[in-house]
This record gives sequence, structure tokens and C-alpha cells, in this order.
Amino acid sequence: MGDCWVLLKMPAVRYQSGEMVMGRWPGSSLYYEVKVLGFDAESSLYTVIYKDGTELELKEPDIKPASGFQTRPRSRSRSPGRRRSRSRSPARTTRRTSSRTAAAIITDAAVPSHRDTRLKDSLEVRLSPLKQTKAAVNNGNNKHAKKEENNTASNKGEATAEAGPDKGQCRYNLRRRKDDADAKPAAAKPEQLVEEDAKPAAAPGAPTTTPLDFGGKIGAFFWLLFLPSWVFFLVLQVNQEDPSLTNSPPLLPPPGAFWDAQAFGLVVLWIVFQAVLYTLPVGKLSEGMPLRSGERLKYRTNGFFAISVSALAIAAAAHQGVDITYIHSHFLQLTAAAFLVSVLLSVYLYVRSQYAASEQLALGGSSGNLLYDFFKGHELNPRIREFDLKFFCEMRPGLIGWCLINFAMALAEMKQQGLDAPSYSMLLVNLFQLLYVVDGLWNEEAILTTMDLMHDGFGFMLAFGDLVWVPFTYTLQAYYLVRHPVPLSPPAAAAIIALKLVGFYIFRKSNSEKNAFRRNPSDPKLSHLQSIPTATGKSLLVSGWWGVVRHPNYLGDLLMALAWSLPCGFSHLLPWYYMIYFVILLVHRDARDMSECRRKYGSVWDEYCRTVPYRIIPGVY
Ligand SMILES: NC(=O)c1ccc[n+]([C@@H]2O[C@H](COP(=O)([O-])OP(=O)(O)OC[C@H]3O[C@@H](n4cnc5c(N)ncnc54)[C@H](OP(=O)(O)O)[C@@H]3O)[C@@H](O)[C@H]2O)c1
Ligand SMILES: CC(C)=CCC[C@@H](C)[C@H]1CC[C@H]2C3=C(CC[C@]12C)[C@@]1(C)CC[C@H](O)C(C)(C)[C@@H]1CC3
Repeated sequence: MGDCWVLLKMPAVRYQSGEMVMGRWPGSSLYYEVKVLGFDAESSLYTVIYKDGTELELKEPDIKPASGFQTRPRSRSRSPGRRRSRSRSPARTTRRTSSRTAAAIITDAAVPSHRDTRLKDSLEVRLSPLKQTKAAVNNGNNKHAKKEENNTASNKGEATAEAGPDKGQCRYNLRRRKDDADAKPAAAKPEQLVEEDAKPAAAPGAPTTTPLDFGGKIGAFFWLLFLPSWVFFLVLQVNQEDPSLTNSPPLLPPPGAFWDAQAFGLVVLWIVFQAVLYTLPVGKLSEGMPLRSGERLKYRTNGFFAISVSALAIAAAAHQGVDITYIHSHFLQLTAAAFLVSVLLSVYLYVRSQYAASEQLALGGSSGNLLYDFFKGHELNPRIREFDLKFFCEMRPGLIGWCLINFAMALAEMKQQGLDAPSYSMLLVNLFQLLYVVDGLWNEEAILTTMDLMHDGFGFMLAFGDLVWVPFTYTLQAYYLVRHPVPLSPPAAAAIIALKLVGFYIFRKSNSEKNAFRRNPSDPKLSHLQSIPTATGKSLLVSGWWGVVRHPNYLGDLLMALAWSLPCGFSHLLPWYYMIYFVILLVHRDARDMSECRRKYGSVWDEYCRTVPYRIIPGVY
């Protein structure tokens, strides 16, 4: 009886996997030839793939049998209705003339006679993606771009305008099926593919393979060993009389030298202090980007408040006679303590991710391999009630701790070298990095549109990166200057300041531009910017800073990194470590982002790359 009931409730599958049908383009009355990839009984949605590689989920009413359409040779008609329909189709953004995608024009023979001719006209579309033309690029103020942006409701509006009888009924699920798992079978190396089915939480109907980042399982094992060893190597090295990276590493101190209960207590106290500031009901509650479920999480963006209160607290402590240079003299033990905290946190994150619902997981985070999942992180936004662990760790203890450590290094330099004030080099490094952190906290909301917050799971990589890597390696320049004074001439200092300001300007402008555009593409302040729409509903900026290179924010960041190393001179490689690491990190991040965007946006991303050919440095790379 129970089984019969289940059977009765099961929706009938009208279209089979592999079948070629006509799928309505979300937000319009245009139909394209699509291939059915699967059917999800739970949501009653069909997964279909368009010819440009875009995968979407469609409801049955938005699919028609191919036989209901008639194809006819391409006409050069320029009827207004036709022009209108083109401008609203994906073809508009992806014009391609290759024979492989030879164009054909179709009309919906099944259009009911009561539909007006305007609608009939609008159903004449190319089957193939069309190649991008200058005219196809939208102005940010363009109605179409505005409507498309990340908003199913707006798409609904557009369909209502065009589709007549479907008014108010056509709801599209713009969640891309590929969002359920990272599918890139053609490009992935066999040994880096894992059976998606192997994990219990795999979304129903999800693709079966996932390419793994960071060298896959073996890579994760390597990084788990290498990253902490490298941090301890640097920390031991910078304390040397001659901290040359080419020198043989110092002898490993006995294990006991790493542990200091007081240092551990101070690290925990610092994190708790930051957690308390984070939870105070002060400052704005900002909305994150829509999740796959459509939900938008709220974040307390009071980072500037947190660093201001922290600065006051540290000043008060120093005034009370607390020796802040303790941080310099116990750097190794503090590093070890923070490392221990990051490991404990990662274990907790891994365990809780095993119980998280599938829609709370990051894409590609689960390989079924313990080490890889522990390293890469699995849950996208782990939260304890309203407390967002990833956001907190990325923006608070490590970032504000970075400034505190730099400050301690300035005091240690004065103490060790008998100075009344920090050296110019130390001042520049301190002020430059303080500006970077304060800017990040002032514009804290902007982090909600970055890769880490939107796409990456929270695991060892980020926990360790946020709590250990950032505070204990980004401070090496200041640490280096404590024992290695570098005199700076005024012209050299002025040139370095100019470089920092140029870098900062590019970094801030480009990050703000993208953040503002992602939050509200209709923002009048962005009306001068051009964008191209994509099938996901989001558009891509192709002018302004995002029209100069594909990652203008990385360019600005790299210029700033250069300005942080220059005050340390050229006698050792160690203070240049950040610059070298940063180039590697950003080149890798760019590559990771490129393949992610290629997967998300299909051929429109290729068009973007053709329009904006350089990745980070104009004319060079
Ligand atoms: N100091 C450090 O250690 C460090 C390390 C890493 C990064 N950073 C800095 O952190 C900031 C964030 O970096 P991130 O790596 O997260 O990258 P990001 O450039 O902020 O974000 C990349 C995302 O932006 C969107 N996007 C790409 N091209 C676009 C376009 N033309 N128009 C509109 N949106 C576009 C895409 O996401 P959607 O399309 O899905 O929205 C893409 O996935 C950067 O300034 C970087 O320099 C600093
Ligand atoms: C463990 C390793 C090697 C890597 C982990 C990467 C992690 C340290 C970075 C990933 C994203 C970075 C980031 C900032 C700091 C470093 C990361 C967390 C950032 C918070 C620095 C301040 C900026 O203003 C920012 C734009 C908010 C940065 C966002 C990304």
C-alpha cells in the first residue's frame, strides 16, 4: 500500500536522458535545442544542457518535444519583434560562426493561434550560440543587463512581458546543475577524479566525477605537511643573525621549545576577545550572496569597530606596563599555539561537515578522502547559531593580529636598536600593512563577493591560512627589520609610497566596482560600465577596471606587495618571501577562478576572455 502511494506521488518522466528537446531560455519565450541530462524526481526538474555548454534546470512546461518545432533556413528578417527577441536571447552574447555550430532558425509550430504575432516572431531564434559583437555588450544601465542580474524574479518579469499566456506562471530554477558538483570530465586527469556517488551527501542527480584542486589527494597530503613545516622554517630562519633563505636551516629546537602554556592562553584569549567583539550588536548586518538554495546569510560587518576597540585595548595594556614585545620574544611559541588551535578547529570543521546537509556543502569539497576533505574543507558556511566561523576567522583574529604583531615588532626594534622611534622602513611596513587591513575591515562587506566566501569550503587550508599563515608569515618583513635595519633615503621612501598608493587605488577601485556591481547591477554609479549577460542571470563587467585585465584587484595587490618588500632592501630573500608567495598564490587563484568561471558561464566566459585578453598585468600576462 505504502509503495503504491509512493508510486502515485512520483511525477511521470516525460523526457528521457539523452533526448534532444526544445528548452525555453529562462526569462524569455525563446526555445533552444537542448539535451536532457536527467530528471530529479524530488524537485520535478529536468537538467538540460544548451549548445553553449550551459546547464540549467527546467520545469516540464518549459520543455517541448523537438517535433513540435519546425526548422527553416536562416532568414535575414529584421522585424522589430525579431530584433527584440535576439537581444534577449543568450545568442546575443555568444555569436559564433563556425560550421560546427551552423545556425538554423526555428519556429514554434505549436504556438497557439491566440498568441500574437509579436510572440511568434520572438520564437524565431538561432539554435547555435552567436559570436560576441561590440553591440552585444550591454551598458550597465541597459535594461536587459539589469533584468538578468542574479534575480529570478526579474527574469520572471521579462517572460511575463513576452510570453503572454504564461504570464505569472513561468518560474525558472536558475540553479545550474553543475553547481551540485564540479563536473569537468574532459579536462580532469583520471587519477584526480573521485566518484561523487561515493559520498553519502551527494546531491541527487549530481554528476559522477569531481576534479580535485591542489594536486588532488596526494597534493592535499603534501600541503598538510609542507605548509606548517614551511611556516616553522620561516619563523626559525627570520630569528637568525643571517636570515638568508639560502643558508642551511637552523637546527630544529627540542619539541619543548615550541610549547608555552602562556602563549597558548594568550592566543585563545585573543580569539575569544575578537569573537566577543564580532558578536556585539554593533555595526551593519550585511547580506551575503545568494546561496544555491536562494537563501542569503547575514553577516555582522563590524570589523572596523573591532580593530578600533582592539587598538584601544592594546594601547591601554601597553600603558599599564604590559610588555607587548613578548610577541617578538615568543614568536615561535605563539605560532605553535595558533597552529594547534587551527588543527583543533579543522578537526571540528571536518567532523561537523559529515553531518551537514548537502546544500550546505561547498562544491568539490568532498572527495570521500579524509585527508583531502580535511584539507580543502567541505562545509561552505559553518555556523554556530549566527556566528559564521569562516567569515570570522578570515577577517578578525588573524588580520587584526597581523597589525598587533607588526606593532610589537616596531616596539622590539626600538628596544633592540635603542631607537626613540621606529625606523622609516619599519614605519612604512607598519603603515602600509595597517592601511591594507583597515581598508579590508572598512570594506568588510566586499569580502562576501570573494571566492573564499562564495565558493570555498572551510577546512584546514583556510583555518590554518587565516590563523597561522596570515599573522605569522605576513609579519616577517617587520620581524626582519627588528634585527636588520635598512636605511631609506627620502626619494626612495617617496617612490615606495607612490607605488603603494597606486597599487592601493587599483585594488580598492576594482574590488569596490565588482562588489557594487554584484550587489546592485542597476546602481546609477555604475551606469558608465558595460557588461555582458550570462546564462546564470549574472553579468560580467567588461569595462572599467574589469575591462583592463581579468583580475585588476590582483594587480593592485601585487603592486602593494612590492611596496611592502622594498623597504627591507635587497640583502636577503626572506623579506621578499611574501612577494614571491603572493605571485604564486594569485597566479594559482586566477587559474582556479578561470576554470570555475568557465564552468559557470560557458562560452560567455570565453567571450569575456577574448574581450579582456590579459589576466593580471596588461600587455604581459
Ligand atoms: N593578501 C592576501 O593574502 C590575499 C590572498 C588572496 C586574495 N587576496 C585579495 O582578495 C581579493 C579577493 O580575491 P579573490 O581571489 O576572491 O577574487 P575576486 O576577483 O574578488 O573574485 C573572483 C570572482 O569575481 C567574479 N568576477 C570575475 N570576473 C568578473 C567580471 N568581469 N565582472 C564581475 N564579476 C566578476 C567571479 O565570481 P561570480 O561571477 O560568481 O560573482 C569570480 O569568481 C582580491 O583583491 C585579492 O587581491 C588577498
Ligand atoms: C594556507 C595558504 C597557503 C593559503 C590560504 C590562503 C589565505 C591565507 C588567503 C586566501 C584569501 C585571502 C584573503 C585575505 C587574507 C589572506 C587570505 C585569507 C584578505 C582577508 C586580506 C585583506 C584584504 O583586504 C581582503 C581583500 C579582505 C583579503 C581577502 C582574501
